[in-house]
Amino acid sequence: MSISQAIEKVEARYAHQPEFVQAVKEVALTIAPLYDAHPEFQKMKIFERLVEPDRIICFRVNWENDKGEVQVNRGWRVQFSNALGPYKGGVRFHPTVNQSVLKFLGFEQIFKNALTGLPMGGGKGGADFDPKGKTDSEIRRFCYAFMRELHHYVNKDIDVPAGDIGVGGREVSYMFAMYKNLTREYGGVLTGKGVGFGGSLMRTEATGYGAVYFLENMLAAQNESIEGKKVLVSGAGNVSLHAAEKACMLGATVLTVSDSQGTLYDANGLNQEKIDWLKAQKAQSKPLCDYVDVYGGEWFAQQKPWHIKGDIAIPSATQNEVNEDDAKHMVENGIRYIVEGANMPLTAEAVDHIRLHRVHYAPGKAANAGGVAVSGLEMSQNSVRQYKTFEEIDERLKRIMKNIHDGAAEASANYGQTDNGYIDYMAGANIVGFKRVADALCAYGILN
Ligand SMILES: NC(=O)C1=CN([C@@H]2O[C@H](COP(=O)(O)OP(=O)(O)OC[C@H]3O[C@@H](n4cnc5c(N)ncnc54)[C@H](OP(=O)(O)O)[C@@H]3O)[C@@H](O)[C@H]2O)C=CC1
Ligand SMILES: O=C(O)CCC(=O)C(=O)O
Repeated sequence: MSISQAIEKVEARYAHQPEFVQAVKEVALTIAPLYDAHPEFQKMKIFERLVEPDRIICFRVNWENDKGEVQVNRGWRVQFSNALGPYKGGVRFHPTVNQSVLKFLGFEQIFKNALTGLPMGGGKGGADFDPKGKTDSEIRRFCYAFMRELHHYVNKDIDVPAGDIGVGGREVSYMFAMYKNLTREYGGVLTGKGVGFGGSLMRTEATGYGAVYFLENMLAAQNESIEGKKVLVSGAGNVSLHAAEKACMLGATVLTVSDSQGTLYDANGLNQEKIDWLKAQKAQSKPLCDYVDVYGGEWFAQQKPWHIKGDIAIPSATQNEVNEDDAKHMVENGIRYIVEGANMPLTAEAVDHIRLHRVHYAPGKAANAGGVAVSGLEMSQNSVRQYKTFEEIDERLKRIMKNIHDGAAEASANYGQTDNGYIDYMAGANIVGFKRVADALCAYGILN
């Protein structure tokens, strides 16, 4: 079956899972030249195999709120592919979580993890639980209940979850405590644990910092530097605030952050004090717009950052947050680099538009791979029970992001996708990630 026939099959079978179909099509359309050059992939039906997860575990989560009322949520773990290592990927708690969203995230994670060069397969999990407005005791009871079910299916050598939207250090600690309690195993079953009980230094910063390291490599490839560039960031969570932090450290002017309520614009740019204030504000679930009373700037209620002029955009909130109109605004406003901190933040139409206008574009599976890469380093530190310094991890992260950049650029050139200095990172990253997984699957025969 050719790639185009395989896409048609996925579209027909999963028409009710639009995010998953979108992610599959993006990979499929860019790996066609690789597939044509490797008839063994077609013979072994590698693509058709990779679009079906190894398994999807779905379970009920019963928990009690502070009033003693029984609550019922749905949880999932999508174990997509363990061709390259234990299933690995985050857990998302958000009311919009469903199978389509988790399948798209798990599918992306296979190739992202392959790009890191570390031994990790791809998976993703989550629940349709809304952490907003919940007390700490409610969050704790939910995390315990979630892991009470999930612990049957995860283990340091089988499947290693971590955080994602709505799941940070606090939630990982509660889940780890329940896992440890039920299994009596103290190991690396989750990453993003607290430093001091198995966590790696720099895991918290890694995704945002890694995205900016990737950006530095993109700029260097065009003989440019980040210093003095105007940067628009969306989101105000783990990825966004650390991307903003690293960009500021390297001399960029970060003009915006945002959340589901609107966009904060500071024409003077953020600095470390302002970022620390934002981190504290978000940690207490307080509104972003309070910033204006403390530091000035403007609050655009219910608006995204993309109407503002800048050089670089780092969308770091959620999937499909940048639609075609937003992409048009970005191009009109002078954005020349887009680095995806979030997973699939651009719609397919937005991607087409910015590529048409030759905006340098780093897809999430390459640009935000720093988080899972440091998770991989956490797994190896847990295995040898020895911990590295912040500087050692930072150095390793920089090297991994450079390798991902250079590998994607090389594949883009080798498969004829580079033209007059414009590097097709989307095609390059998909080709490198897919080939690593496909080679392993061919070697295994028809298992997996
Ligand atoms: N954490 C990690 O290490 C990694 C995360 N990612 C990806 O990065 C993105 C952000 O994750 P992370 O920072 O961890 O999550 P957080 O929960 O820490 O932050 C998410 C941020 O995005 C905003 N947001 C979420 N949904 C929407 C929406 N529908 N519209 C507008 N804003 C929204 C949130 O606003 P509000 O608070 O108002 O909801 C919040 O500011 C996700 O796509 C995730 O998959 C990718 C690689 C690794
Ligand atoms: O660190 C991990 O395992 C999870 C990271 C993640 O969920 C992602 O890369 O999207």
